[in-house]
Amino acid sequence: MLWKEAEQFITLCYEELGKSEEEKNKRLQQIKREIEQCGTYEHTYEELEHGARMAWRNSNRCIGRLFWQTLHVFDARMIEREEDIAERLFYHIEFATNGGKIRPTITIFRPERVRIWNHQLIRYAGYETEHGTIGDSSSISFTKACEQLGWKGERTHFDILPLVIQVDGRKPKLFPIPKDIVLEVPIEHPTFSWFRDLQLKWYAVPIISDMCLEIGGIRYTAAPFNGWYMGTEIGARNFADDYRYNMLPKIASCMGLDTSRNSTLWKDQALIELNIAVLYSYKKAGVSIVDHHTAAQQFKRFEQQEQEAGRKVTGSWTWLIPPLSPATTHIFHQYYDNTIVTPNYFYQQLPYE
Ligand code: HEM
Ligand SMILES: N/C(=N/c1cccc(CO[C@@H]2CCNC2)c1)c1cccs1
Repeated sequence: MLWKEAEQFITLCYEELGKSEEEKNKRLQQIKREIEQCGTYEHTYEELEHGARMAWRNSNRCIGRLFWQTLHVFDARMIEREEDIAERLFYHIEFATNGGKIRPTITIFRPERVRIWNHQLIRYAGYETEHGTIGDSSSISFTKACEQLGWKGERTHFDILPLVIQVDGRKPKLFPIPKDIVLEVPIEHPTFSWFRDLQLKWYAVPIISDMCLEIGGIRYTAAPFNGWYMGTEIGARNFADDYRYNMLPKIASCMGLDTSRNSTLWKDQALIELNIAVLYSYKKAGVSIVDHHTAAQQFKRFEQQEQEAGRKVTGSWTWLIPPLSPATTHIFHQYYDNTIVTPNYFYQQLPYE
């Protein structure tokens, strides 16, 4: 089984990298021997780099795939200790942040033996209290796991969670993230001066750290990757969902809207101004972000580019359409084949709960 997946990956990867038949066959013989002797095989850096980029290209739910060939790939497979893994993750945060000019980056640790318990390297804690939720409700269960491991949050709405790193199934180790490497953006509105009084902020760089990168049958269970945000993720979901930061009623009342009935569309008006504020604030702070219209246009270019490359595009319509004004994008009006192709990024079993 592993040989079949390796053969399929190497064949496609070497073709895309413009390598000769003999080079490919030589490499396949080498891998065949390695699998016979050790039961597994090791990727070259080039195979790892191109495999991680192919996996982004194959991510059906991702609207940002136009830039798949620009992914920065760091090879951290030689790193063994939790302390050294934490150092690499701090470096990833700094390199990717780049003062706000975000660089799409992935750091790949050794296959199978490392788990990062965080969903994203930088994320806010969530606490359930009898008076309601403090912080990000999506983080409640992971925050509990951190507290069971000895972490204590300050219980503000924006506590940055520690890194939780587990090697070879041992007790995981906690590493608070140095505040000076975490870039955050205060949210204000171009014309509503009261907006800053809501005291909203969000972190600059989304770094997904709980997915498994699968390349040619090898599973990289710790391979955190980042891009930049699309504004709606923050403005139409994180701040807007009534089970997240639930800001729409407050914004609507500050705007003086009639919230007594749905048909005044007060929620929609508040939503638009919140999304305008997010885009305005990231731009003002010099932090990379993309609006959903531009992102959809870039995705259209990706579809054309793949067509020209002779590859079929696969996609998940329900995830690709933005949560705000979806029908204003071409994506809404088109069919997408949701076939799963590898290399790719996959969910994996939660190591806690
Ligand atoms: C460069 C800017 C990027 C933008 C603007 C972008 C945008 C997005 C958005 C909006 C989603 C949906 C997220 C949600 O609804 O919660 C998504 C999903 C996804 N993206 Fe991208 N992305 C970018 C880069 C990347 C990179 C660098 C990778 C990996 C190397 C990646 C892999 C994925 C994957 C695997 C998903 C699906 C996640 C899941 O199933 O939960 N994206 N992307
Ligand atoms: N802009 C982004 N957005 C996301 C990409 C992938 C996943 C997520 C978060 O997904 C959560 C799980 C399902 N919805 C929220 C957000 C990126 C993160 C890392 C690279 S690009």
